[in-house]
Amino acid sequence: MSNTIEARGLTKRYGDKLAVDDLDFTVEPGRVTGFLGPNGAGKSTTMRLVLGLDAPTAGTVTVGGRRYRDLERPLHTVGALLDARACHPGRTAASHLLAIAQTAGVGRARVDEVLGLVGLESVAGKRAGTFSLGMSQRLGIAAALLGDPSVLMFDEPVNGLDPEGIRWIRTLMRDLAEEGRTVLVSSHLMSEMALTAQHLLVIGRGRLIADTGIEDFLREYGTESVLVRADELDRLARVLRRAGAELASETDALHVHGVTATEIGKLAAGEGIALSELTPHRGSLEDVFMALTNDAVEYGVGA
Ligand SMILES: Nc1ncnc2c1ncn2[C@@H]1O[C@H](COP(=O)(O)OP(=O)(O)OP(=O)(O)O)[C@@H](O)[C@H]1O
Repeated sequence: MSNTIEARGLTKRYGDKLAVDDLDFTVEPGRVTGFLGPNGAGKSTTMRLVLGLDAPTAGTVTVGGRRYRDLERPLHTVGALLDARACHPGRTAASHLLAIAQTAGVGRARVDEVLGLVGLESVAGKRAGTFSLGMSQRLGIAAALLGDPSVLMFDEPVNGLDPEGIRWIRTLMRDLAEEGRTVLVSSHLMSEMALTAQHLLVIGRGRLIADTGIEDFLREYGTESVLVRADELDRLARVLRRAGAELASETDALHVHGVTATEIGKLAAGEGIALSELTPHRGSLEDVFMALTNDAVEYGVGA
């Protein structure tokens, strides 16, 4: 595919620290791919390697089949938001974008266009140093979009944003993917990825843990429990234990693991026990992610 990101045996070592460990993945166009991992998992390093800002210790990563430094028109091929604050604070939003545009042969009209796309046209003449984090994120995204690239990467774009800003970024990512672009967005929050991404690359300690659709990910790793209420709770507990269930009791309910809601219903009916509630409960996305990356957490999620 012309606009995929492909990593093969991608490895980056800093001294004796293995930041990225033998990664193999392909990021496909037409969908938002979430790059998910706890802090320190190697997400930013991987993105820096894609952009040629750092050289791999081993392996390769290509965009559209080429290494970044071999791209003829890099800004037209891949756009990225890595660090929203990485712009000259004394420059206005427009002059910041114009400076980047000029290095890539992009005209002034496109600068105005991307300012409009990210909703910054009214502050185009304001200095970037006066911008809130949300405005800086928008400016960073405008810069990424300047060359109208078919591949986009965003490193933790919703960090520090208010709910309106978060919704805006989610919609933008989806729209960009629907236009057929390749969109890779990193996050340490599974719940955020569930709302934004259709596909997931999960990493922990530099290693790939999962490369899967969101739904498949949950099906494979999700834990299910069932909340059950009945008048004859003690008798029901004995029946369920005999059937191999694991139980956690509350005063008026049981949390059942190891048997499905359907099986519980049948067992209860067979014993003539009337149920007043039978609610399957899938572990939250964050629970699944935490369990999966547990031994891969370096600094602790959210640290
Ligand atoms: N320039 C560097 N020199 C030494 N170690 C580094 C360097 N850059 C990253 N690391 C280390 O590599 C590991 C991966 O860092 P990276 O920033 O890629 O993780 P991340 O998943 O993006 O996490 P975060 O969201 O916290 O940035 C960390 O242990 C980090 O300390």
